[in-house]
Amino acid sequence: MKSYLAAAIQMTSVPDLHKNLAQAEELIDLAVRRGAELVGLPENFSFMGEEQDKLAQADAIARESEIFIKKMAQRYQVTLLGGSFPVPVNDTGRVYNTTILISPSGEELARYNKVHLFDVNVPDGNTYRESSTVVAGQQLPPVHFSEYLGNIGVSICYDVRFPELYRHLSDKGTDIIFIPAAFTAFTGKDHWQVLLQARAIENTAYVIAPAQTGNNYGRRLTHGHAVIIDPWGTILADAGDKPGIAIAEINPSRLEQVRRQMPSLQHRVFS
Ligand SMILES: O=C(O)CNC(=O)[C@H](CS)NC(=O)CCC(=O)C(=O)O
Repeated sequence: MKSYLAAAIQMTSVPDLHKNLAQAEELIDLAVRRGAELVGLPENFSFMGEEQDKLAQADAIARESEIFIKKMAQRYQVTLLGGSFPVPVNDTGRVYNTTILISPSGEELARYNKVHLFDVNVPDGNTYRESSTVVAGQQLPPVHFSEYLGNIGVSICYDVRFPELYRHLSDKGTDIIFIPAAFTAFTGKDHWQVLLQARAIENTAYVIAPAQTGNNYGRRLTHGHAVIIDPWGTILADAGDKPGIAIAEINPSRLEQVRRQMPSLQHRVFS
């Protein structure tokens, strides 16, 4: 593993596939011009909208999102996480909420269907029933083992509240955890940063968390603050609340240093 720059992209995706792909490309271009070699897009980067609109367009969103991610990874010669996008599940009328990690040659390195679905009545009065349109993934997320970039584990948004998933990634040797999200503004203000820092600290791993921000559609407000966090829990970069990027160094000596200074993974009793 070498030292390199990673970027977490922050977008305001709207109910317009092509507009979102154009916004995503601009930000990938910016990240690459600043030197990033590993880049992540947020959850639902290619479409944020009413559940029924998303379902109606799911075939096109799935097809074009996947082509787009592969094309961008090759065009910009980066390893790219396609935060998440809907992928129709045969005969269910529903979709998986899927993320894919693509190499600079356009090869699929990892694929994961979101396991924990956001079925929550948020105290601000908004109700989320992700399971009405999404089929829950049935498998733990994969880790991509890379000699150059480190071992990369993936997850999606609401998963961040389930530490057992990250302990699994950590057991598999994860150095860098992706958590692309579309956190609600209401839960985000109190929980987002704390949860992300906890996952970084308890697993002594880097966390890269691309995010949605602002008013995506209707009354849907997302929290923003795409961040990159080091294995000590320090926020290395924060994208604020406007579309943009958080960019920071992923450094193997820092990783080794923190794992030496705080060897908590070696002191586990219940495993
Ligand atoms: O809403 C959409 O349009 C698209 N879907 C999402 O953004 C997903 C599923 S509803 N959002 C989350 O998982 C938020 C989790 C969260 O905010 C928390 O855990 O507090």
